[in-house]
This record gives sequence, structure tokens and C-alpha cells, in this order.
Amino acid sequence: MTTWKDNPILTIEHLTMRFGGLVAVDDLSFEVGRNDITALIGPNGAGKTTVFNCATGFYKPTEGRITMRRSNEEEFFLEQIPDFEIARYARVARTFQNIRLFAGMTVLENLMIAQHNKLMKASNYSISGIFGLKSFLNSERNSVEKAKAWLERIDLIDRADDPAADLPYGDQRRLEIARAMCTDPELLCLDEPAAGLNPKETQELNSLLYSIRKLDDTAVLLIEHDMSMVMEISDHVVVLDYGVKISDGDAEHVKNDPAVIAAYLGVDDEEIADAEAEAHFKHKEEQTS
Ligand SMILES: Nc1ncnc2c1ncn2[C@@H]1O[C@H](COP(=O)(O)OP(=O)(O)OP(=O)(O)O)[C@@H](O)[C@H]1O
Repeated sequence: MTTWKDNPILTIEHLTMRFGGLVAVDDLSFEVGRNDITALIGPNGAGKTTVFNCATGFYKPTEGRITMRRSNEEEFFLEQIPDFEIARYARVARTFQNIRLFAGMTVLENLMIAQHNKLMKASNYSISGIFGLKSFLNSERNSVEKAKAWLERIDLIDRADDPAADLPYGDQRRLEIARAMCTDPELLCLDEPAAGLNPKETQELNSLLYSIRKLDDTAVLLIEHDMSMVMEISDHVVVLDYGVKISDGDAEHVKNDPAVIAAYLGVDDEEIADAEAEAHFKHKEEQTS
């Protein structure tokens, strides 16, 4: 079995991001495996979204290197290139914490618009599309087919012509992922994909992520607070606290790492149990006095 160290698609080295006096990410290094689902976890404000924003061109890091290695062996230093090049050439796609579908467009149109760049190229960036240029028509047909195939996969083909805003929340989340997948990414970055989902929707999301890893050769990097989901689906987990990496390994390793337990709870279970017993005792004493 290969690991993230043997075959990384993304390598983050000494990444630091400062906002004035605040160090949001502090000398962070880790790898994302090409065949893995990798989770970036940590308490609120740990710096997870800042890492995503640096890797996808929304922020220019203060220091550090972020190397994306495509399957054709091309390398891109993501900290140096603009966000549209990261998506188009380095093939990194992302979703955000809040849903960003085009609510008034149909479900199918949302997947078509993700393929806009390809269609523009086929039209030679001119009005050739209007005159029915063959290359444009072929490209348009392929885009519709791809969009429909994704709707089949996420079980929304029957809702293709409905406005995206009419879908239940869990379906909107999966549609966003399908939209990102329509850009043919090699690395898919998902910011809290399970937030707000019920257990059934979380299971549907997990199946989708497993299938993306297996069928699409796309690595998945996700930020998530739902620990049971993270521990179930992740091959690799990286834990941040106050911008610093405190643990890095498989789910089993991270789950049992005292540094992680302390970061999430502040204190260990025994101390919590003792404190609860003491509070209970005091309460009883107050009642009897
Ligand atoms: N644009 C910004 N300007 C100033 N401070 C920022 C900016 N973006 C993030 N921060 C700060 O950087 C720190 C890390 O924030 P970040 O959003 O990356 O954390 P997070 O781990 O994603 O948190 P959460 O789980 O709550 O989403 C926080 O203290 C946050 O306030």
C-alpha cells in the first residue's frame, strides 16, 4: 500500500500566513496522497480554511511552498500563480463552507456552467458558437453528456430541470461537488462538506467521496468538524491547533494521540469526570445546608 509520503499529489512546506500580528498558519508542512482521502481537522480558528485559501489562490502566503504534482508529472507552485490558473492548469477544484450554487439556474445548468472554459475554447473565444461551428457543437454535446452522467451518479437526473435552490440541502451539497468534478480536477478540496447534513445525507456524501477516489483518480482533501465522518472515510488525517500541526497519520493514530485529545477537550476524560463529580457533590451539599 502506498502512503501520502510515497506518492504525494500536494506537498505543503513551511507554510506561514500572517494577518498583521496574528499568525493563522505557522510553519506548516504536510503531504496529500494521490490516492487518498485526506482530512485537515482542528478546533475553530485553527487555520484550516486559511490553508485552503493559500492552496487555491485566495491568499498569497507570507512564506512557504505549495507544490501540486499532476499525473502527467507537471509541477505547479500554487503560491505563485493566480486562482484561475490553479483551477484550469493545476487542476485543483474547491467548494466553500457555505453553498455557492447558482440558485436561480437549473440543476443541469449549474453543471454546464462549470464547463464554461472548455466551451469558450471550442468557440475560439468568438461568436463561432452561434454559427454552429462543428467543434463547438461537439464540445457542447460532450458537456451535456458529462453533466448528465454526474447527475446520474448523484441521483439527481430526475431533477435536472429544477432550480438548484429547490433541492434539499444534502442534494445541494452533492451537486456542488459534482459541479467541482465537472472541471476535471486531480485534487478536490472540500470545506466542511458534511456541515448541516443528517446521518443519511452524510452516508450519501461518504459514498460519493469513496466513488470519486476510486473511479475518477481524484485526490480528496477535506476540512471537517464531523469526527465520526472523518474517522470513517479518511486514509490520512492532519490536525492543526493554533496554526501549528500537532498530529499527522492515519485515523487510528490521530484518534489516540494525546495531543489531539487535549486540543479538542482541553483536558483529558478523567479530569472531566472528576470535575463533574465534584460539581455534583457541591450541588448536593448546597441543597442539604
Ligand atoms: N482574512 C483574514 N484576516 C484576518 N484574520 C483572519 C483572516 N482569515 C482568517 N483569519 C484568522 O486566522 C485564524 C484562522 O482562521 P481559519 O478560518 O483559517 O480557521 P479554521 O480552522 O478554518 O476555523 P473554523 O473551523 O472555525 O472555520 C483565525 O484567528 C481567524 O480569525
